[in-house]
Amino acid sequence: MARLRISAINFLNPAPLLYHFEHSPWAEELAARYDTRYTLPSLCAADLHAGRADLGLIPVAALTEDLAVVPGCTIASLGKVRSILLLLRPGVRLETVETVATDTASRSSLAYTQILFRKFVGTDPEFLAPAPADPLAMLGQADAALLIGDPALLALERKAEIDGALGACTWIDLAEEWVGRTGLPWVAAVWAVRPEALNGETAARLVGDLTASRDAGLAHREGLVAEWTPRIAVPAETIRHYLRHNIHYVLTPECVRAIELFRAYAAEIGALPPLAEIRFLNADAGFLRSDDRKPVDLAT
Ligand SMILES: C=C(O[C@@H]1C=C(C(=O)O)C=C[C@H]1O)C(=O)O
Repeated sequence: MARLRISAINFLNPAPLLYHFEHSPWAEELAARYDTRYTLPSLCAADLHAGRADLGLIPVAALTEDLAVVPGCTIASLGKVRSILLLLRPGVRLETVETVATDTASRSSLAYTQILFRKFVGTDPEFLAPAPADPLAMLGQADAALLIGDPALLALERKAEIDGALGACTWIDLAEEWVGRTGLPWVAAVWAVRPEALNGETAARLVGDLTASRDAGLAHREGLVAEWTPRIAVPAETIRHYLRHNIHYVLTPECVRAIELFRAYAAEIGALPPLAEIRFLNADAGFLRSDDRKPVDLAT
C-alpha cells in the first residue's frame, strides 16, 4: 500500500508531536507507512491543498471544509506562547500602528494579528507583503513586525541587541493577547487530512499513530530538550519551559471552540473565507459533523 505523505512543520514546537516519527524503534516502523517531509507552516497547508501531501500539520487559518481534522493533537497555548511575537517600534503603540511587516511562515498568526487590529483595537493598518523573518529589517520598513516559530524564540534571546539597535521596542505575545481578550486558548495548528487519501483502516491507525507519538513526545520532553539545545541558540531552560508550559498539545473541546471563534472573527473582518463547519476524522465512522462530534478522542 502507498505510504501516506506527511507535510510537517520544521520548528521546535511540533517536536513532541513527531516523537515517534523521529526516534527508534518506532521511526523505522512508521517509515513503512508514512513519508514525512518538513517545511514552513504556510507551505504545509499549500502541500495539502495542492495534493502534494495527504496529511499536514497545518495552520488553522488554512482549514477548509474539504479537509478533516484528526482529533487529539494540536499546537496551541493557554497563555504566553513566547514564539508568536508582535514587535512595535519605539514610540509606537498598538493604537498608532500604521504598517505591519509579516513573516512568510505564518498563516494563523497573520490572521490573529489582523483580528487584533481590526476587531479588538479598531484600526486598519496596512499589512506589507510577507518577508523573511528578520526583526531589524522588518522594523526598518514598518511600525510593527510579526515573527513566529524559531525566529521569534531567537529574537527574544537577542532582545537586548534589538532594543539596543532600534531603541526600546514593545514586545507583545500574541497568544497572551488572544487568551486575555477571549478567555479561550490560542490555537495555531492541527493535523488535517484529505479524506480521499484514507480508507477506514488507515484512518483508525492514523489517529492511533499520531496520538501515541504525541504521548511519547510529552513523556520524553527532557530528551527533546537535550536534542534541541545544540540545534538552536536558545538556552536549555527556555526550551524546557517552552515544551512544558508555553505550548499546549492536546486538542480539547475548548481548543475547538477557539478555532471556531477565530475563524468567525477572521471571516467577519474579511481576513479569511468563512469556515461553515470543522469536520473531524472519526476512526470508526468516517466523518462526523461538528454538532455530533464525539468527545472520546479529545480527552485531556
Ligand atoms: C506556536 C507556533 O505556532 C505556529 C504558528 C503557525 C501560524 O501562525 O500559521 C502555524 C503553526 C505553528 O507551528 C509557532 O510556530 O511559534
